[in-house]
Amino acid sequence: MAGEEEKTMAGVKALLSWAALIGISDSHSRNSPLSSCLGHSLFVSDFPGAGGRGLGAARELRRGELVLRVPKVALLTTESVLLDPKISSLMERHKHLSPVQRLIVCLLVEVDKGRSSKWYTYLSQLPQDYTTLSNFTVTEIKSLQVDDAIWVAEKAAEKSKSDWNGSLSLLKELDIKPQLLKFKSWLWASQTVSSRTLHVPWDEAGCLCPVGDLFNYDAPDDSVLYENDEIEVALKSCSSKSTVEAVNTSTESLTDGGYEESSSSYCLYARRRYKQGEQVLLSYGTYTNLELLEHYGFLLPQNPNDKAFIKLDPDLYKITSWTNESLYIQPDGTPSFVLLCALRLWVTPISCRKSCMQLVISGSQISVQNEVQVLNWLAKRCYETLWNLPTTIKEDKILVTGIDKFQKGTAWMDFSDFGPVLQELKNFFEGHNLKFEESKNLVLDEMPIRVRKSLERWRLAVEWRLGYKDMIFKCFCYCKEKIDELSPCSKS
Ligand SMILES: C[S@@+](CC[C@H](N)C(=O)[O-])C[C@H]1O[C@@H](n2cnc3c(N)ncnc32)[C@H](O)[C@@H]1O
Repeated sequence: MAGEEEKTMAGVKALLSWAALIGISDSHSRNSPLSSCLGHSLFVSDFPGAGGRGLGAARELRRGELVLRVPKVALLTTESVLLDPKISSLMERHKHLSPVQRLIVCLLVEVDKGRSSKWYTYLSQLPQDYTTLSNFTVTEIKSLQVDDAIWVAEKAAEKSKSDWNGSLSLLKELDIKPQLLKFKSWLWASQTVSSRTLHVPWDEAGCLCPVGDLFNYDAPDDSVLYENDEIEVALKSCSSKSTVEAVNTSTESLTDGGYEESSSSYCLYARRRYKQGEQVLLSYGTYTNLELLEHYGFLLPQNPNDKAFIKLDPDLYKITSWTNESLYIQPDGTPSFVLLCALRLWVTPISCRKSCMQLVISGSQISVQNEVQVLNWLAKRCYETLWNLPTTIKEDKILVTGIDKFQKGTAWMDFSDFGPVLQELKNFFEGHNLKFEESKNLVLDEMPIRVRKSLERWRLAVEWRLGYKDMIFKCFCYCKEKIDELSPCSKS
């Protein structure tokens, strides 16, 4: 393991030296030492439990401060790979491919070049595998338990397969190594693109941004706008016009950077104040945990943007023009504004709905009776949802703790604790041709690598369903509490 760590560190060092040579810098002054592109504002480190390898603040950083600049020549984009006329002319014949398929093909072309690729050092530092939903096996997908989530995972897997099928003839014409024609290689490249690209204005597939893609994720949070950290100070201290513009833009849209024509580079800014040593995070966008799992292969334990969807009556979808995506339960268990409005209208007799519409849209309660009806219906639906799922919150918690123990290499485990989820655990090991009775003696390092990886994906599936159930249970409690408040006895 120590050898592996040393190898990783050496790889990072090589990446940072290469990055310095190509002009990537975390310093405002252009004459930074060439041995590394970092050190002035950022440093690379491991942040266990918060994304792993990431970037830390090398000094105190102010909100809005430019922390990294990546020149256009360093960006791996479809445009930059197509500077090669041979690849460009072949690609021309496959116009039907989507921008993302084209970028995936370009990435595979660069991998195929090996050391002769301009991005060889960068490509060597990319993760070797991913835990995004497309990588989940049928059994791992089933562990999500919730129909909607299973559907999303199956769709993601199908999409990867069909994108690969659609690109195969171009890949063959490009005459790349047979190994890179395989679906496994496609899946790796597509998940690299899914989890690491940054937005550029000229290509909807985005760009691979060396070093810029080492920032781990934090959910966008409105409160950073009101931090006691005057933007003006940052603005005054930023000399270049582009920096000032970017700070303004980031203030409005809550993005942390972007491609700037004025300096022909990708510029990344601190989205809040950071103390020295703290991990500097980037907001890739607003995602639910299922979306994070689908596109990035991880979950945020406290995700303010998470949503839980429950089955609603088909009539409810018809009575308003609100989209299905707006009808959800929030992380604290409260129904979304739109879900509450829709339910208030839905339980209202059809003949009265029109006259109540204005009241409903303004967010007001129609009547106590209507409100209690809504809350009763919602509580019942939450209860049924939880009841119909194969395992309970308590069982899932036991399972997550058990998987954690396996992952940490705990040699001994008391399986009597597992109760009903013991069967799921058994199925997991037997599905990997490991005798379950032996599993108590299995230490993670000794498990075949494919089992270790599957364990990681399975844990994510169980953790996701646990988060889902937690939101539904909180909603049930919220409804019961509100009903109590509204009932006549509680008022006396
Ligand atoms: C753009 S990369 C960030 C750098 C990455 N950690 C690396 O070592 O290359 C995005 C990936 O980092 C991981 N990641 C980012 N933010 C995370 C977070 N808050 N928690 C867990 N994993 C995270 C996920 O694997 C994600 O797909």
